[in-house]
Amino acid sequence: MSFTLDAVSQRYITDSGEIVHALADTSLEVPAGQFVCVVGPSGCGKTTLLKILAGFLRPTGGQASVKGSPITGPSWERGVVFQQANLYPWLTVRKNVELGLKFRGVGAAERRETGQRSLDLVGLSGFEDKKTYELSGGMQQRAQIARVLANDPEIILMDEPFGALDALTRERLQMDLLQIARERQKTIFFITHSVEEAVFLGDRVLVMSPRPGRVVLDENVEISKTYGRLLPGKELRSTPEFIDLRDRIADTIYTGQAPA
Ligand SMILES: Nc1ncnc2c1ncn2[C@@H]1O[C@H](COP(=O)(O)OP(=O)(O)OP(=O)(O)O)[C@@H](O)[C@H]1O
Repeated sequence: MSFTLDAVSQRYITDSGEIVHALADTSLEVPAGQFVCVVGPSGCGKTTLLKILAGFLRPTGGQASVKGSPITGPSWERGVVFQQANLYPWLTVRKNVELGLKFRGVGAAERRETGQRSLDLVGLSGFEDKKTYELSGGMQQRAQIARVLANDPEIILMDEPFGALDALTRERLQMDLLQIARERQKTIFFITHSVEEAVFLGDRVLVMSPRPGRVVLDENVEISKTYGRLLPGKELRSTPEFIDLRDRIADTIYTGQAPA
């Protein structure tokens, strides 16, 4: 499912009455099935953009649309994955994953089947009846992703989902997410502070300027096509194309301007 931003901007008014111009006029078209990564300095409006796409926040200017229809609020077709898993500790992993389906009135048998499919997909088979606090951080993130996938959203919005994980777990989850994105044809909007992660995962990488944020670099990642994205992470990361793009993006974040 495609989405567009048409001159979207955001100003906040703080409790002390100060106006914070978080997001400058931002226009963007993301076709269905694209994996878009967003990087930029802290406070440049990445989460603000995600909240607008999620329907948690109405932009103060412009319009965000999904498949041509304005976003007016949250919807099951747009799933959100946060940095912290936010699972309900009093429920089992399975119950957490089935919760959205329950809210939507899906019957028990179908809930069970759909929930199990999502758990299998993220590699949590065998952990269904555990309480969430019995899981490691990486497994909790997997459970959160399974919970979103169970709702079968067309668009998945992810806010630094692997930011709190150790390097090895992060790499494993990156590989799994790539596979899920490819198999399930999801449109993904993925915020990260890691330039490497953005280049590794994205079909496209957007770099935002410091506040008020706007997109200063919009790069298609061609490396995946050249190498088929099937190279193990380490090998792909050491190709000249990868290093070149990674450095261009890092420079853009540092200077706040696209390279000449
Ligand atoms: N509810 C709010 N009220 C006032 N200011 C806000 C509010 N939410 C965000 N801001 C400000 O808007 C700017 C953008 O915030 P946002 O969280 O979107 O940035 P970010 O790029 O996601 O940052 P980070 O990378 O640190 O998570 C920041 O300066 C932040 O302080």
